[in-house]
Amino acid sequence: MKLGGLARQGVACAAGWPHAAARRAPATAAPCLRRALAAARQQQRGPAGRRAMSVRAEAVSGNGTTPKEFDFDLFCIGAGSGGVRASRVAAGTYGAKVGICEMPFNTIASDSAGGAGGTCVLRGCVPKKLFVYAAEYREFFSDAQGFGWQLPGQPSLDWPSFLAKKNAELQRLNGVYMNLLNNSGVEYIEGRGRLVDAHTVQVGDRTVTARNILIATGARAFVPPFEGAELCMISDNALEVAEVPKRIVIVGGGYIAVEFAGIFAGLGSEVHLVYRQDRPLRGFDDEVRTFAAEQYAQNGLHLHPLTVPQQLVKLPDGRLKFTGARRTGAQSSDEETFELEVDHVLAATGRRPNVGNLGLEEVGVQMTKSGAIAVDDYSQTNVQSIWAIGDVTDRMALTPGMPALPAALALMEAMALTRTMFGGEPTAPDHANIATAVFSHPQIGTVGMSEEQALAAYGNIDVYTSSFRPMRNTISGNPGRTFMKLIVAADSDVVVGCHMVGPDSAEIMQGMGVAVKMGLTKRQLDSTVGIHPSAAEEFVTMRSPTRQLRKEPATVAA
Ligand SMILES: Cc1cc2nc3c(=O)[nH]c(=O)nc-3n(C[C@H](O)[C@H](O)[C@H](O)COP(=O)(O)OP(=O)(O)OC[C@H]3O[C@@H](n4cnc5c(N)ncnc54)[C@H](O)[C@@H]3O)c2cc1C
Ligand SMILES: NC(=O)c1ccc[n+]([C@@H]2O[C@H](COP(=O)([O-])OP(=O)(O)OC[C@H]3O[C@@H](n4cnc5c(N)ncnc54)[C@H](O)[C@@H]3O)[C@@H](O)[C@H]2O)c1
Repeated sequence: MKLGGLARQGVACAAGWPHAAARRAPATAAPCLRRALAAARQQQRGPAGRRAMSVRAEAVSGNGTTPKEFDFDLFCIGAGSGGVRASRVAAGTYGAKVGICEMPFNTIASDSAGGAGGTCVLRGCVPKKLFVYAAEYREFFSDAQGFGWQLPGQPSLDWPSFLAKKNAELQRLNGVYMNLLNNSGVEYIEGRGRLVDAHTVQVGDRTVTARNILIATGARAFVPPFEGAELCMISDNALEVAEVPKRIVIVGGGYIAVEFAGIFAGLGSEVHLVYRQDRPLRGFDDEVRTFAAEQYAQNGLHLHPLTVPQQLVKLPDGRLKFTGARRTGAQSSDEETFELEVDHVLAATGRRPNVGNLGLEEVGVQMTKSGAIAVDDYSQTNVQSIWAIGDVTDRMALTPGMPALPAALALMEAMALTRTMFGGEPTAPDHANIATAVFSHPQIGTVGMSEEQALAAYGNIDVYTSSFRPMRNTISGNPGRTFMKLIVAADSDVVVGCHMVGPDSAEIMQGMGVAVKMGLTKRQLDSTVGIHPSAAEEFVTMRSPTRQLRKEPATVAA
């Protein structure tokens, strides 16, 4: 009676409410009031919004052939970035009854081990960044001497102590994630989840039913087949390696490869980076790739472009003999081989969605050609009650040449999903202009298009570039340089690409990402006063284009 009254009141009020106020209200509201508010918001949106809502609502309320009573409104398989965010927002913000399952904690992922927090927290972004910090000290110690610091002896690294602290931090974060779920009222069930039917999940000996099921099982490292490939380690192992390798081969030219190359070089290893392309980081701006590769080489990395692994053999002393095949011409026979004896070979050759033994086929969930779960713009699969987000959907792979921050993507997709499912607002995740960083040495920050993409999309572009030695590197004697680049759509003056290679690129690019997302123009950049002295100020002081590229005539060099 009281709730009904509230709901009626809610409809009456919400119809006239500003949209943002209506969106805030449901956090603590009773379900019927939330539904009434959602309906009112649909009225505000008009016919198109109402149509989208009715499609989503079917999944939320069941299709009539399934039981009306479920154990949960939402049950999530996988407690990584996407699963944890979706679960706790669904429960905490929207008041839904939510359960989640995850395998027992381990820093190395397997079919039976995982842990709340998932890849990013336990074997990805977080431990990787701690390794990056540890590795950076080598350069700091060296630079310090240029500023007059006398070091009493050669600094040395207590590796076991660092590993122990890193693992203690991961345990702490695992606990934080468990608390986040608990405090939001999400029921945590330890164990591997498997679909039984469109509304049922089996976790160990427990069977649960849910109106909606979210698959957020992430991805696992992929090692390409070649002789001895099973001797490679993957990034999970690299973050647990008992001793810093004296010599290491890293196969791959993507994020993980260049990041670990910088890490091990900083820790003192001789690093050989083996990749198929002429430059690392395919999909990034070509000039950025060239500049980064030059800096990597200057920092002591041994670069092996146009090379694939051919064979890996274990030597009697426990080390490995790596054979690589380097392409020397256009014919398949045009190749030369070389051998390296190393302590480890790290395969950083991409990741594949975790879809095995999930019951997807039996339930009829459609997959993409690349083996990911196929979803629509709203993260819904072809089975109405089953949804999927994060790495298991591999959605960024569908945006050619678009480097992206996957952990942030999983989080964004989770937010959009809960709004669609429980907020009454069908919301597609917005994959445009996502800022990303590569924590290699030096760092790379980027948002928007590469020069190549912008030229294809806009035809007329102005390109501004700057390369300089950061002030810190002047009297330290560090030869490292910084590169900055802006790409402007000439007809609209909108900044469509922004790139940086050099110290602090990730931090600087976060701010630029906000501006680019908001439609930043070059004129607005020019009217911004720089912070002096800083590297970031270069973005607001680049006045003359390095080149202006026009459809007709094709290219005008400045
Ligand atoms: C070395 C490395 C470094 C990275 N660095 C960065 C970075 O700096 N920035 C960034 O943005 N991204 C980074 N990433 C990527 C980022 O970690 C992932 O994109 C992100 O974790 C994806 O989140 P997710 O929720 O989709 O999957 P995950 O975080 O992988 O979570 C999936 C969870 O599901 C569990 N699971 C799987 N199957 C089942 C099952 N059947 N039942 C129950 N549970 C199951 C797994 O144990 C896991 O915990 C990095 C990745 C790696 C490997
Ligand atoms: N800073 C970050 O945001 C960050 C850091 C690490 C990882 N990640 C994410 O994790 C995911 C996985 O990273 P990754 O570096 O493993 O993947 P990636 O797709 O970025 O790179 C894979 C590399 O392996 C190479 N490769 C693939 N198959 C090969 C084969 N058969 N032989 C030789 N080389 C081969 C590719 O050419 C490519 O260079 C990425 O999608 C990335 O977005 C992000």
